[in-house]
Amino acid sequence: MNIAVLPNSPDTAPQIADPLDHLADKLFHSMGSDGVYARTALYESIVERLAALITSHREAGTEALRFPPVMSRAQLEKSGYLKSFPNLLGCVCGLHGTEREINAAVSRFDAGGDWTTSLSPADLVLSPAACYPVYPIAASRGPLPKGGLRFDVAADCFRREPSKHLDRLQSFRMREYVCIGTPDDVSDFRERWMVRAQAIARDLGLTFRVDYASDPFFGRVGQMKAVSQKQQQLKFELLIPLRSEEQPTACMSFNYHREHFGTTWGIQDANGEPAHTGCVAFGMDRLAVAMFHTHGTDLSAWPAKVRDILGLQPHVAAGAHGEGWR
Ligand SMILES: Nc1ncnc2c1ncn2[C@@H]1O[C@H](COP(=O)(O)OP(=O)(O)OP(=O)(O)O)[C@@H](O)[C@H]1O
Ligand SMILES: [Zn+2]
Repeated sequence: MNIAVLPNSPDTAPQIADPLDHLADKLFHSMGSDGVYARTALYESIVERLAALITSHREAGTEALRFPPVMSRAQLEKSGYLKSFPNLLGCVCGLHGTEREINAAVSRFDAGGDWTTSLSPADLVLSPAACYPVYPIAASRGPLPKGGLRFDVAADCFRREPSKHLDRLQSFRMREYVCIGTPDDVSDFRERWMVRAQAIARDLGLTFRVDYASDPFFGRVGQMKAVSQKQQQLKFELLIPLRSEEQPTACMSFNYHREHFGTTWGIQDANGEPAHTGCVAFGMDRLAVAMFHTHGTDLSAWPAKVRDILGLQPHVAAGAHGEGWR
């Protein structure tokens, strides 16, 4: 029988190490802020190989676009982001005053004061997800062709959710496949990707389950939105038990936005109806952390099948060629 030992005060409570902490030294360097890390060559090599693996599964007729880490504030506002996740948004701001005003702000800083009170918002936000900029681009092309459009997009994303956990970053990479078309185009797309993504996770030797989920909508109204999102099964996640079975980490998500972006941006499907959209999102940093958590930080000890799928050269035991190589 396990007996829970409850400490009398939080001061005497033993610090329980997070199960991912042991990876930190090998994968990241501190940059002075929780959830924002310099990445080691070892870590980055796996992010790159995972990206190549995802590319190798790209469906024919998919257009690739790569977005910068910032996007138009007006476009994100129009997308309804402030109604759902205002708490997570990072906005670019700058010293937009006259030379005199800017000098005054810098002098305040030099004197030990606060220069940031002179900041004002720019027309840019930090992209909170990779797919937002693709909908206005699709809209600018006029009515959709039969079968809809498919895109492969990626961006460095920002979400203001500082955490010491290595699987919850403020700055992280997101890769997405997006489908814009009729309701059938989008539901077929999502079903195909839910099957394909599980095959990828299996090939990578990851333990996972897929479950329906809800977004972390802000506030009390947000809780109602989350319930309805779950009921309508608009979001599924591929969950990997990195920290615990009970609180697994979402490493991919499969999202159906219904006609939200189609109506917002005036995108019409081939039948003249508001387009439906959906996306499959790969959390590249979470996937990489999951790989190291599962297989360890010595790539030469990773299972041969996993090394093969990722294009790591076969590991030959020392002696066979005079020395080991990889
Ligand atoms: N803070 C983060 N750090 C690292 N990766 C993230 C973070 N937030 C999201 N991701 C990755 O991006 C993918 C797509 O984002 P999505 O909006 O679906 O996540 P989410 O539902 O907000 O995740 P969570 O519920 O864990 O906050 C996620 O499945 C995850 O892999
Ligand atoms: Zn998306």
